[in-house]
Amino acid sequence: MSRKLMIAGNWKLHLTVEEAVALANAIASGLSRDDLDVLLIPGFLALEPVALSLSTSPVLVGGQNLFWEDQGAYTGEVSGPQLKAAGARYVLVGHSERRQYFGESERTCCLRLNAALKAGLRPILCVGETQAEREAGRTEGVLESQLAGGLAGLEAAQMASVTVAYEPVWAIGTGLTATEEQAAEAHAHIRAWIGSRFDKGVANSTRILYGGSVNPANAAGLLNQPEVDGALVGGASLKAESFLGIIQAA
Ligand SMILES: O=C(CO)COP(=O)(O)O
Repeated sequence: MSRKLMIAGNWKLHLTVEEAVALANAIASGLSRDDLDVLLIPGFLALEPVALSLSTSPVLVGGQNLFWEDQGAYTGEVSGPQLKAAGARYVLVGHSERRQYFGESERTCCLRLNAALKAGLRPILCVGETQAEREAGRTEGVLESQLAGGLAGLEAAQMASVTVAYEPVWAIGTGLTATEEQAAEAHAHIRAWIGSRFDKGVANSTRILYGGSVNPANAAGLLNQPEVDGALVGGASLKAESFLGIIQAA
């Protein structure tokens, strides 16, 4: 089954609203392909202005995180329905920076993923091992427990709305990209796990993105791997030229 490529830009904690709208417009106007999905993931404040500025463009918008309750006395949180109403179609869940700095656990990833589905958002579940876990030969075990935790209780039909992103922690923001072989191997393992947890059809139709120091020079090699269905880009998504370069290379 053919899976549509996705190139996503995670802007993390960067850009003012004005800068974010300008970058989104530059990306939308430079985009010359319609055979893949392009997703921009700005900070919360910029999400609605970016979505409004892209309303006549095929470029999609997503959130970086969400809380699992729809509303209530939860100061400082943002909910799925709020993101949906602001124009988001996708939302990241369990990015390694949230696991590392904000105490995200497999249980909270699962709560957030379910909240996203309930709100009609497409969650992108991020998984990936640290350098120490890779060196200890624990990569596959870590991926399996992050997948099992984040997808706990999910039914096969719900997986149609879920994207997985493999982001080795040691490759994020370090300039150290996984080799094409390392990416292919991890993606194949993730797909096989999804096949045994759900079924082969679900595994074959689930989009699995690679993230970690993707740039215009290494994108083609990574995206050429049959198991790699797109890229989740951090640093190189903050400039229209480099993000468009990755899209061109895909
Ligand atoms: O974390 C990432 C995307 O979510 C990857 O970031 P970099 O592309 O800056 O390594």
